[in-house]
Amino acid sequence: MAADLITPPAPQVVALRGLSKSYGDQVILDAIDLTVERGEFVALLGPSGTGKTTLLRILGRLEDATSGEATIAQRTSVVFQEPRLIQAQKVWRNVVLTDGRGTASKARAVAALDEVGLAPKADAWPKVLSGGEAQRVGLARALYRSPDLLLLDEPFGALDAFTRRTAHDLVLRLWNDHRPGVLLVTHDVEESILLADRVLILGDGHVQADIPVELERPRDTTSAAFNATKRLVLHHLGHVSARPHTTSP
Ligand SMILES: Nc1ncnc2c1ncn2[C@@H]1O[C@H](COP(=O)(O)OP(=O)(O)OP(=O)(O)O)[C@@H](O)[C@H]1O
Repeated sequence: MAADLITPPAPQVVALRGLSKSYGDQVILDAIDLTVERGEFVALLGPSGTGKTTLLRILGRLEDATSGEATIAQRTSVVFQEPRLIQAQKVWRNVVLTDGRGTASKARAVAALDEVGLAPKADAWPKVLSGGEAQRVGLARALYRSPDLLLLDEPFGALDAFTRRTAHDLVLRLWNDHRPGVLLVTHDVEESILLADRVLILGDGHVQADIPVELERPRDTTSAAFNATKRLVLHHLGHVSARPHTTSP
């Protein structure tokens, strides 16, 4: 008789319980509970100033929470809106920069660049890269660390529409090949539904909605199901406020 096959639960790469963050008397994040599993792609939407980047910076260990519990995967990479390349270093050197282990390997850097189609630029200087290429170097730098958690802070925001579409395809392919947990901060509702398994809406210090996107990939932005999800997300977004609350009476 065949044994029962039990799929073990995917390990969590983010587990937040009651996580709060204040600046002075301004409460930005107010007792957030959130889990992200390895292999899960989560998008974070919300009005400007609701604390999306603050949350991402806490997950990237670039910022401390004020209170609460946070368990975060050790191997975490962040990609920012601007690739932040060091102009005085060749492209491959920029890829190894975030490796804290002091074991810079050009071969591994070139392999990461190859994954984003930029192996031929390994020995180039950053100034010769287009905006889209520079952003791809940022992705290669993130991949170099083999992250269990990939944090994307509006990485497509500065790209033109065509380059952005290509970058979406690239990120989906990399996610599919490596299966990290992903948290993507974006302002773009369509982008969030195109890419994510779940769309979180942040507002007033809380996760106001957690909307599953149950659409087959590749997703068709013109389909009725896509547009129904888009209406749902917009509906939730229309009900959140960016108003930070204060601890003073
Ligand atoms: N270092 C800081 N000191 C004081 N206040 C800060 C600091 N960093 C962020 N804030 C405040 O925290 C709030 C949330 O900022 P955050 O950048 O996280 O929002 P966001 O949702 O990412 O906004 P946007 O969509 O405009 O990028 C804002 O009111 C901001 O002014």
